[in-house]
Amino acid sequence: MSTLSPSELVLNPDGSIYHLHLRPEHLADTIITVGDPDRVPKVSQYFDELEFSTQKREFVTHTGRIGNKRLTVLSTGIGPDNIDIVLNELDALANIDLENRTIRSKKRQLNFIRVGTTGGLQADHPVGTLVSSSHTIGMDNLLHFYDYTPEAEARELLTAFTGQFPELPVPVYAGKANPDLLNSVTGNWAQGITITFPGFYAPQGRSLRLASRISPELLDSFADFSFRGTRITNFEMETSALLCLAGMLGHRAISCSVILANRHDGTFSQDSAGDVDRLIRTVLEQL
Ligand SMILES: O=P(O)(O)O[C@H]1O[C@H](CO)[C@@H](O)[C@H]1O
Ligand SMILES: O=c1cc[nH]c(=O)[nH]1
Repeated sequence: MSTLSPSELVLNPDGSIYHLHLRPEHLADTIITVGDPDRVPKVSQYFDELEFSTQKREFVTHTGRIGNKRLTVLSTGIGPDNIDIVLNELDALANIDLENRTIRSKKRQLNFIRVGTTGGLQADHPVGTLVSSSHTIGMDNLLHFYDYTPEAEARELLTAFTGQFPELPVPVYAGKANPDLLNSVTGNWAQGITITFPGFYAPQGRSLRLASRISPELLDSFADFSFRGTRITNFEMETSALLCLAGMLGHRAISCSVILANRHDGTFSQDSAGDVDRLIRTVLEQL
């Protein structure tokens, strides 16, 4: 059986995984990912018991319980590059024997639930609306570095999207949320296609002093696109990488967001802390 070298599977002197500073026993089967490190205690304040906490760089982790349900909440920081680190390292904790540096034959399946903020695209989703991602279109580059084969429905979405938008500035990919987890956590929410970008400003069509190649007309056309009756609902920076990497690794993942910016009418939430708290409580009630 081949072993993973110290340069590929990087461990700290205490045996924890390199960036996240976690050991396998610190990880629950259900993991809530948040972008902002300060959001981790805003989730774990609702735990009945906090069992473990640690931090390295922007990766803050709290593991505890609500009733009998063991949960880990972990901050990823902003962007798909961090999701690459988080997904690979959490999967290593679950599915690699760190002492022998070998991949376990029996795999452990994790549930990932992103609890994040987002920009809404649709006029009928005002700021404060909770939205979950049924599908995702990746305009970040991450999955192009993997041998990623989308399942049939995501391939069809990609064909429809690239057919309607043949001149995008970057190659795109598509993916899907885990349908069972999506229904159990966000069954009655607004749902739609989330586009993930590798930046907040020009990639999402914002221009302060620098012009974006995503024009206001293109934003309007994104809002008008639909695939089998499902519209593009929101823009953010982690969902595509999370859903697609989790699926490739045999895990289940969904992305839950609260709309803070409405790109149709140019508004931003007057109470982002309250909106995020409502998102957190709504998700936790379903677990
Ligand atoms: O609120 P979080 O979870 O960080 O998510 C969104 O907010 C950040 C940008 O402000 C990006 O990470 C985006 O995906
Ligand atoms: O517009 C927004 C708001 C939050 N997060 C994003 O990535 N975009």
